[in-house]
Amino acid sequence: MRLIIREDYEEVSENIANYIKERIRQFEPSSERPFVIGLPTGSSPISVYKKLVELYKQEKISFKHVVTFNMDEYVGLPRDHSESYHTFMWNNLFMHVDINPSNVHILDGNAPDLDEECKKFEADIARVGGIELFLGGIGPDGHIAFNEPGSSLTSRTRVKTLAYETIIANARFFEGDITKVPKLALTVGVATVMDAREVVILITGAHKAIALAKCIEEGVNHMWTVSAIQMHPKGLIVCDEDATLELHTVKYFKSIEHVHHSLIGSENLSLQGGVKQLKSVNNRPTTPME
Ligand SMILES: N[C@@H]1[C@@H](O)[C@H](O)[C@@H](COP(=O)(O)O)O[C@@H]1O
Repeated sequence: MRLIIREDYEEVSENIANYIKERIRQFEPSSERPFVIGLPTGSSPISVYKKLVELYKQEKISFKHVVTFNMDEYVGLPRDHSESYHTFMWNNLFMHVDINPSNVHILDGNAPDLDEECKKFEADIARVGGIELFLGGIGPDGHIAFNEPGSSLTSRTRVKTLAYETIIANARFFEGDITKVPKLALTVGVATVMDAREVVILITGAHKAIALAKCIEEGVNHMWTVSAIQMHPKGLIVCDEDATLELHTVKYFKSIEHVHHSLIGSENLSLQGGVKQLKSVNNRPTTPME
């Protein structure tokens, strides 16, 4: 697992957006072989989405052959509610780019049979050959998607009761009124995320510093579900300086990045390009993700 530390939220977002752009470009997606990406909601990815839209407008990226799967959706909230994750994704990304609406997959929190809806979602992911890259954020308690503390690390897409902390945290989107926050959600499982061939997690802000430390400096633990990334063969966390407040290993991760830069000779390549773009070192292909 790699940890990339950037100055602030804007720099983190810029790096992740550029990384996604490069991954899609190098993949050379087509209608037969689309690039499949898992996407989050929340305030963390907003700037990444803005930058992806800018890159699209500059004709540096196309979503024509991109298939998306969103992490989660509230149960019982009308699809066109201003705070539904459907609305969020269309407003922040999909309506601004050339994505084919039939390539967008967002769980239906109003489906007549919610368990069936979750099974279908997993089947849809399998049908397109799995997820190439899953982008995620985390809650201050280290949860990924809506996999609250205590969720099984082998969990799959399912109905989930939200933790009180998450309801409080999300009340900011519902006029600060916790009674308006849905108490149930459909969410991909920890294993659904970890099955992706690559996992990129965005963590910013001092309020997530404890979660970051628990997730990368302590053991894999179902109480901090994003810690499962430790077991992933290609995991990357990009965080800002504020989120590192509780870490003891900042120097270690920065030194790794420093050596990495000296090998590939470019600051930007630290996040760009993955395997193909990097020059080989001693005739051996280098990967930025190990
Ligand atoms: N289900 C979402 C998560 O996917 C998200 O990571 C988290 C953090 O949100 P924010 O980015 O606003 O801090 O909020 C919710 O719980």
